Amino acid sequence: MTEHSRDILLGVNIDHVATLRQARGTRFPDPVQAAIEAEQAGADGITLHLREDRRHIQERDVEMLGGILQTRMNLEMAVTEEMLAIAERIRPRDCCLVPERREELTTEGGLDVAGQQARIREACARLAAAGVRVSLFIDAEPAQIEAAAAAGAPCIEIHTGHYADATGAGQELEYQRILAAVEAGVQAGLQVNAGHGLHYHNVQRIAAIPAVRELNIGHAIVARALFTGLQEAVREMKRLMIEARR
Ligand SMILES: CC(=O)[C@@H](O)[C@H](O)COP(=O)(O)O
Ligand SMILES: NCC(=O)COP(=O)(O)O
Repeated sequence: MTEHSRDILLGVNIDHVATLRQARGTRFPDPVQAAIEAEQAGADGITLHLREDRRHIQERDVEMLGGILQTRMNLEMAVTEEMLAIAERIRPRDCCLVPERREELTTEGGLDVAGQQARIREACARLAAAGVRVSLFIDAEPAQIEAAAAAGAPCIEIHTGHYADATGAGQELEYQRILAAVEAGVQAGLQVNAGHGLHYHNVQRIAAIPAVRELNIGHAIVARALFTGLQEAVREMKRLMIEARR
């Protein structure tokens, strides 16, 4: 039976604070400051994606945040030797393994766990040995959920980008896929999180799914922060999520 919980956690992704900094090669705005403000406004964790091309988050950000976060760091990264070594050194609380393509504007799909089972299983084992909890960022597909459980990951994050991009009947179809995937994840004994492309107008349907434990949201919160300030943007997102759960 599906686990029901009234609690839903918000991981605030601060990548795009760093995107703005990198656009001008300045020292500001600092994602470290953003993380502190997000925590003060009620974020339950801080998510950051150290991309291989370093287009936004830098190693310096990961290192500094490792020493000062009051909540949890969820480090998103590709499954490469370089990234695994960084995670083993910094030891974030959580590590979310994601697919990466240099040419993409943002993450386009989930990790193909089923297609590279041995490699992912080995990465999960290495991170677990370093005391890091692993999450696999996957599409809402039964084969991927089964493969994630078989790889030894305690947690999955369902890619909500297709739901966020779709409209009308297409969005309903994506939503039904997510619902089925959440149920399958729980049946497989996994913690089920979700994220990507969620914003103030589409978050409540996903937040209302009782077994979803955490949502990771970045772009919409950072964009809203330009007009309301980051703390208000975080508070409003969390308010919507909690309201949807009632
Ligand atoms: C894995 C995922 O869904 C994203 O949060 C990822 O961090 C997106 O990358 P960008 O922040 O570079 O768009
Ligand atoms: N894993 C999803 C995430 O961290 C945030 O994605 P987005 O809200 O920036 O699309």
